[in-house]
Formats: sequence, structure tokens, C-alpha cells
Amino acid sequence: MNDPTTIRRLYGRRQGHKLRQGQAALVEEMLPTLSVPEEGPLDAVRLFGEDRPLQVEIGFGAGEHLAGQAEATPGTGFIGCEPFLNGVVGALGHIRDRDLSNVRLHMGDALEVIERLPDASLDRVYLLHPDPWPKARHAKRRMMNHGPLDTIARKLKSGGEFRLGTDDPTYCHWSMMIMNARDDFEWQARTPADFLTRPADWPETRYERKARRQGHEVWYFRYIRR
Ligand SMILES: C[S@@+](CC[C@H](N)C(=O)[O-])C[C@H]1O[C@@H](n2cnc3c(N)ncnc32)[C@H](O)[C@@H]1O
Repeated sequence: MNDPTTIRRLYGRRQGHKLRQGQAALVEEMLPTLSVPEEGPLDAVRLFGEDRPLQVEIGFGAGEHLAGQAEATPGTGFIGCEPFLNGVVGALGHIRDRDLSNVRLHMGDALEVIERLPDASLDRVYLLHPDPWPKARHAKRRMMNHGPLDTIARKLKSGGEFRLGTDDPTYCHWSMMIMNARDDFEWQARTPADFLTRPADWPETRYERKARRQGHEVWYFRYIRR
């Protein structure tokens, strides 16, 4: 079971290096206890044993933002979604190190999980540094498209928040155009500083750090569901 090939077959996509033994143990022992059930409707009671606010992070990468938010708001239930095994292993490490009991993980497509939640059930959805799909012919694969956004809008409570972070100028412009065409979200930006400055309750992600190291500007969008 510790063989990385077996783990890859059982637990989906992986990137980069082989899992070390400690990481394999996290996947074998901890992940099954934190995984979102594979079938059926989902809600806070099924996931956390009680009614509580819910937030979803789409593509949590290495999980530092997810863990930071979960640590800051222990009364909220967090659902982190990420198809890559290495990212899931990173999140498991953070969850263990910070002793978090309010995170559940889905190793796969976030929209599959969001669809199974009740309408108007989410307090917040995070989409931080999504894959930019820079070629025009791949634009329909971007998460910032009306199909995925319709789903996110339906599942957010009125007054709930959708957060987007990106350092990609094309993706930034694209996202603004898409969101401008919608009347179900209100952009929370009064001055340029509002979207050029990371809010205090927005932990830095690995991609964001990398972008800043490379000298890129980063844009932070907060939209309230009307
Ligand atoms: C560029 S990385 C950013 C990771 C992280 N949010 C950060 O800022 O460091 C984008 C991530 O989104 C994940 N992703 C792409 N499509 C996804 C989907 N449909 N559901 C969940 N995660 C997805 C990818 O696997 C990848 O890890």
C-alpha cells in the first residue's frame, strides 16, 4: 500500500516527486476520514455533524490558504477541492500540524461537489490563481465562465462572497468582463487599492508568493452575491 504507484492508482492524479512514507501515511490514514462522501446530497450536517456556515475553496493548491482560513474561523466548515494528489498531501499536512477539525477534502473537480450542496447554502467561495488557460481556443475551460459562475451563484447565500485572486493580466481582464456582464454579483471595490491590496483575512497562497517573487502584480476581487 505504501508503493507510490498503488497510491497513484487509488487516489488520482499526482504531479512531480514520489510520495515519501510520511506523506503516504497521511493519504492512507487521514484522507479517508476527511474525504467528502463520493455520492449523494451534501450539507453541513452530513459533512460536519452539525449545521454551520460553509465555505468552499476551488483548487487549493498546497492548501495553505484553506488551512489559514479554517484556523481563523473554527466554527465554519471548509470544503477544499483539488484534483492533484501532491496538493492534497500538502493540505493534509497543514490540517494535521494545525489540528484542524473543520476541513473536508475532495480530490477532484470542485464543481462536482458544489453541485451536490443545497442552493443558497454557501457563505463563501474562493478561486485563487485559477489555471489561466491562456490560449483563446481554450477560453471555455476557464473557471471564470458563465456556466461555473451560474453554479457558484446558485449555491452562494444572498450576501455570500466570491473571492478571486489572479496575477494573470489576461485572466484579470477576462474575469472583469465576465463579471461585468452579470447582475447577480456586486464587486466590492471602491478604490484601486481595494483590488491591489490583499485583505488581512486572505492568507497568501503559494502561487501568489511565486507571482510576487517574479515581480507580477496580483489582483484581489471580492464579489457579494446579491
Ligand atoms: C494555478 S494553481 C493555484 C493553486 C492555489 N490556489 C494557489 O493559489 O497556490 C490552480 C489549481 O486549481 C486546480 N484546479 C483546476 N481545475 C479545478 C477544478 N475544476 N476543481 C478543483 N481544482 C481545480 C489545479 O489542480 C491547480 O492546483
